Amino acid sequence: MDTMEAIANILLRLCFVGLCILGLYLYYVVWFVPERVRKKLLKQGIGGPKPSFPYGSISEMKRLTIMEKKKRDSEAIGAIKHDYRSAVFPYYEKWRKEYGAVFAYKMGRVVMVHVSEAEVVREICLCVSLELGKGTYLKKTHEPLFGQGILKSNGLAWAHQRKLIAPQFFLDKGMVDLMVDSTIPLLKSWEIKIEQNGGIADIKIDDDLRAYSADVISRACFGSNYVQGKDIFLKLRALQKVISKPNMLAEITGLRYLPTKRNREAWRLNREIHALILKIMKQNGAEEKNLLSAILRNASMEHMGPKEADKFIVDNCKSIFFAGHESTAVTASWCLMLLGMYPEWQERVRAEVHDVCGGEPSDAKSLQKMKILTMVIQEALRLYPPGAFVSREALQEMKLGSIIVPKGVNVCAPVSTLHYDPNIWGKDVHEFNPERFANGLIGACRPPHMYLPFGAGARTCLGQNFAMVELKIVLSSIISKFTFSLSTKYRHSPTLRLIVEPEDYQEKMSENEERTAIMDNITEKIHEFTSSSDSDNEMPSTVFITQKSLFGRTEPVHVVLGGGKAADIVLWRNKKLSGAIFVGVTMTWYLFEWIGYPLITFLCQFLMLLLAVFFVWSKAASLTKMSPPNFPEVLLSEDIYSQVTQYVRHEINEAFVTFCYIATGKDVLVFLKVIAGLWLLSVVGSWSSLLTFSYIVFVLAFTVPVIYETYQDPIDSNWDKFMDWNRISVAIKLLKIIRGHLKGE
Ligand code: HEM
Repeated sequence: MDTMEAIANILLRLCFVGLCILGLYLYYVVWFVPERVRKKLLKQGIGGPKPSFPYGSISEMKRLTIMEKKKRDSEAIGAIKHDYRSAVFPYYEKWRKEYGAVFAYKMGRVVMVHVSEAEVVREICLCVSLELGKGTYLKKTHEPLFGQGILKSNGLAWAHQRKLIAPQFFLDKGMVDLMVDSTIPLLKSWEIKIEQNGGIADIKIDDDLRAYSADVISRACFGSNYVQGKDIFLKLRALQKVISKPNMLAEITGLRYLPTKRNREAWRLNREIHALILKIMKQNGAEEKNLLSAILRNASMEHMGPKEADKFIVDNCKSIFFAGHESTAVTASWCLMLLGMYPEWQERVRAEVHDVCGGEPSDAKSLQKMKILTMVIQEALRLYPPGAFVSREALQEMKLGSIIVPKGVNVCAPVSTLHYDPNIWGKDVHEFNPERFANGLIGACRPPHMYLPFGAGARTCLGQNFAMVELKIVLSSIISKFTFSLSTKYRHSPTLRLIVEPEDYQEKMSENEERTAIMDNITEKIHEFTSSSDSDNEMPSTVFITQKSLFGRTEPVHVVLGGGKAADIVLWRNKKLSGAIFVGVTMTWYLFEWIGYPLITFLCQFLMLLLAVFFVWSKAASLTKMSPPNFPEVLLSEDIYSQVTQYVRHEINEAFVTFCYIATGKDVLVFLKVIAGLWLLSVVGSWSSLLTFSYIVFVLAFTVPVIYETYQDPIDSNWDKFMDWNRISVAIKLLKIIRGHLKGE
């Protein structure tokens, strides 16, 4: 007994030491290392807001955004101001005034350097080193949207993908024709709407423009299967909305694995997008000349395993979809908003389109002659660049201009700040003046690398020519058919949803030639779209079932378990993570159950240790030069609070309804099954404590599904035989018991 106690004591101490080491490690990673990096920057004269533990400046950013929103809400709606920086990024404006053109701040454990100084921006543009890559910050949050595709990958993996994808953006006549074709349903639908409204109509244009650019990129990428490609866009857009809020807690703690409402929605959409892309891929013939086929050919040449090849294809399709779709549609919206506001420019563009095309649809030659329209697009991209930042992460310590950038630091050039700098653009920087681009970029902007709507350097936008042609085609087609102005319902409220886009957008449109308008289809078209995608979700068109599965299951075990990370863990897809969870839970169970260490005692002793450490630290700080502990500002977000309460409320209501249903005996069989189940639980429960019982459930969850998945075929084929045999043996046992009773045994 004494030996047992001694062992228990040693284990207890080991656990304490383990916990302390874990706490110190987290402190080291989350706070100590980034602070050391920040201090390196401080030594170079790069100041910035003082971060708080552990989220850095995030609370301050949230506070300033809320304050700004309240201020704007209380203000009367005035004239439209193009410069949206103080509304969308109030914190950067404040810090830039306080700390200058180059300052550092912390987002969680990521150190960011905000740079609007020409020399450093130039260095970013000129740098071709693979050691300056895309930020790995928020990579985990954005993983479902971009995966490891070209947009977010780094190093050789990125260089390889860029080499493969770039040639696909060569614009030939076929590409221009398909863009012109895609304008037809858009124009038709607006004509219908206008006609139905007696010659003039308020049209909400942003979704229509998204549908147009989805159509274009879908045809370019998927060739003959473009209609199915559109479903993917709708789902990607939904996914973007679900994950556009950065989840810092999830980034640091890995809580993104928790099945929260948001995570479950993101996982579901991601699964559906994955399946749709692979479905199109399988339908596409290898001879098809489109982007998807090129990626497919590459994947097969690389001799990748099937899973790896699938991921390669899906991630790149998603990257191209996102890159090619959103920003072009949003730019078209901003262009139309500006042309609606400035009728004189609308007229100039209309006259030019008329001169160049003479009533015919645009072609490659006529597009080249549209100088005024090009100027308008360039000016719209200056005032409303969809990409708010050009950002890079130093994958190794490196020098940019006069700054030594430590490894892991993210350098961000704020595009809108550069585009609104009066020293570069002149006094009329806040005005819409396409004339400044009359002599090209060199004439408009000095130095020219300060104009960054398509990014810079080695990672500059691959699709910029594609986008410019697409924009010219859609704008020239609209302008030659309609005259338009801003609707009175329009509220100017640029919003950041990964890219800067109009929050709400309406145009008042009428047809050019005083003709009363024709017919509509656009709302119906969108409904068609949604319903077709929904029906696809409910039932895939082809289901192959080779043999009867357990409990009539038709989907893979992974899907049955809810898919996503939770299913990955239970099925040991990531052996290290599942192993760590398994060992962690086993150790916890062993600590509390076997050694009999009471939970309350453990919690109290842990808190005592924590308080003592902070107490000593604070006292030591007041006596020495050491900085005192920086306690986090804990703010429970309203979102999380309302999500949790809604979830709990829903579950309680469901439980009550189920209880009433069973108790009123509406289904006697269910009633009997529940009673039998509860009796079984009560018997099993009496064998062990709640903790051990929960542990047994945990062990079953971590073993049964993975064993079943591994030996699925023999289990499925022999299950029925086993059940039959089992039924017979149970019947024999029952008969024996009855016979025993009858004999009075
Ligand atoms: C007006 C429309 C567009 C804008 C404003 C835009 C803007 C951008 C920006 C700012 C970047 C990041 C550049 C950097 O970090 O330096 C980028 C990258 C990219 N864009 Fe675009 N883009 C547009 C349209 C398109 C289109 C239509 C496609 C393809 C069909 C496309 C494909 C890409 C790709 C593949 C990248 C990643 C390049 C890489 O990392 O190597 N973009 N774009």
